[in-house]
Amino acid sequence: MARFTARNSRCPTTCANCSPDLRGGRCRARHRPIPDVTHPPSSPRRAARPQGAANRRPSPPAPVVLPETGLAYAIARAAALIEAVIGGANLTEAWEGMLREHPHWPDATRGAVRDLAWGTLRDYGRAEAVLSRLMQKPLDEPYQSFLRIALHRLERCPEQAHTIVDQAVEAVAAAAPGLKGVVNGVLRNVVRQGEQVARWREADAVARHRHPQWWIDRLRAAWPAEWEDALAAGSQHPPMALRVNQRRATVEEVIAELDAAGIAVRRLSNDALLLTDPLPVARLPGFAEGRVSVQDAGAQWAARWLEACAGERVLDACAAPGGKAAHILEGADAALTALEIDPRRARRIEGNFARLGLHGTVRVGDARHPERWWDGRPFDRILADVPCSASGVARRHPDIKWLRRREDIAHFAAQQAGILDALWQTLAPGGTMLYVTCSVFDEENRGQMARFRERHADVLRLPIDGRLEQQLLPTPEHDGFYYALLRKRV
Ligand SMILES: C[S@@+](CC[C@H](N)C(=O)[O-])C[C@H]1O[C@@H](n2cnc3c(N)ncnc32)[C@H](O)[C@@H]1O
Repeated sequence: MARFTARNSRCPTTCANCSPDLRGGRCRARHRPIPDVTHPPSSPRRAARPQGAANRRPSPPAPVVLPETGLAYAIARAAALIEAVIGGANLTEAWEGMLREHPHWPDATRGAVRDLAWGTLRDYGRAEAVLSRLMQKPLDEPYQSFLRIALHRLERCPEQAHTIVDQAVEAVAAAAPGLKGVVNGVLRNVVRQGEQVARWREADAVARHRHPQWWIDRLRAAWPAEWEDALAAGSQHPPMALRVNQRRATVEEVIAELDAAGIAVRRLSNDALLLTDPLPVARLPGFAEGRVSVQDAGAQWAARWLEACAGERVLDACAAPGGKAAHILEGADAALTALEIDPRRARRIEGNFARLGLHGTVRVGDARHPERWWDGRPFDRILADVPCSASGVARRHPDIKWLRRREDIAHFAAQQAGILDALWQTLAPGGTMLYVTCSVFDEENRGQMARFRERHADVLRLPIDGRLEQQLLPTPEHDGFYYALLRKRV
């Protein structure tokens, strides 16, 4: 497995592949800028040699430009994203930076680059199990990622093997012609040795389960019966679910509207609507009008289990982008404060409230320091949807599997404990707090709650749907979440 560097480090170079967001820090990846191979469709495939060039020392080969709509181009751009992740960047931020640099990209190019980058990162360990046997030494980045992407694609679409190999070779030829032969050789070997390749993958636990070994070990220890299904579900393309804004429509009305638009959904027990096939938000009837929102079905338990009522003072302490806060307000005329530490993310809460026609107070502040934002009037209910390893949503953010280290979990747990202790002071006696993570690790969940009870004598655990706590592991229907409900003794 490739070694990855510090979390959130930023790439210092100003090469064409780095979004502005990725500049300015220390990149410990072996960085080899690849040229931006964009060109207008009418331009020649190779830049013309300048006049009189024959009399001078030969200059390095001019970069081959690739058509933006081709697979080779998508492979090169996806490899640049993976290189950024390997350097410690957040995939979503790297992607947003890339989109800002390429505002003209057609939907097909966006879709292809995104699918290749996300899919390859979701397939954690699959490429390494094969490449480590076929190559004595990995290529420098991003070229090793050209191979990872090609292997991912070959596994998913074996019938397109010829095109995939051809396009991967074309992509590397455009950026590093000297590597064309090795890329071609490795990929042809993979195609030729299909059955052997499958055996290598099967023999390697990391490749088989598509997660780092420490992650597999933790999950297996905590969930001996469920861990394999959870890892398998957590490696798939994520499901897409809708939440109905009950102030603007009923669930039945929305189902009928979707049906009329040819969009099939299944109604789950908490009224989340699971789409049979995910689709772009812009194609959702009722989205712009605030009748529906996109929210994972597992996240739609939060408002139900918090049970906020009209007139109550409610705090959503870690609120952006505001999905759960909006759900609470859709169901009750509560006096809700949505607190968020990141001002940029706080603006997204405001945008969501505006689209949905909801009224809440959005505040920028640190939940660990109530003295800076709290007016001293206790809250009746608190939603503590704390920052966490996000191990329950890794299929949506597959960079997590590459960037997280086993040691990070203790760091998150300490941060969560600080937030919980601070928030507890702001809860009214008799009030309830719903603790939520999108983690599957005990240290952030069950263990966190056990330690919290040890520190606070006035904590009473309340059952949720008949259980002491609810640990949702990833399934084809929903992401992984943890819920615990606490009451402050009077
Ligand atoms: C899991 S997300 C919340 C998701 C949100 N509840 C929703 O359903 O849309 C956690 C959020 O907490 C914010 N955050 C992290 N540390 C914080 C702190 N100390 N105080 C307040 N917000 C914090 C993060 O910026 C992030 O937006």
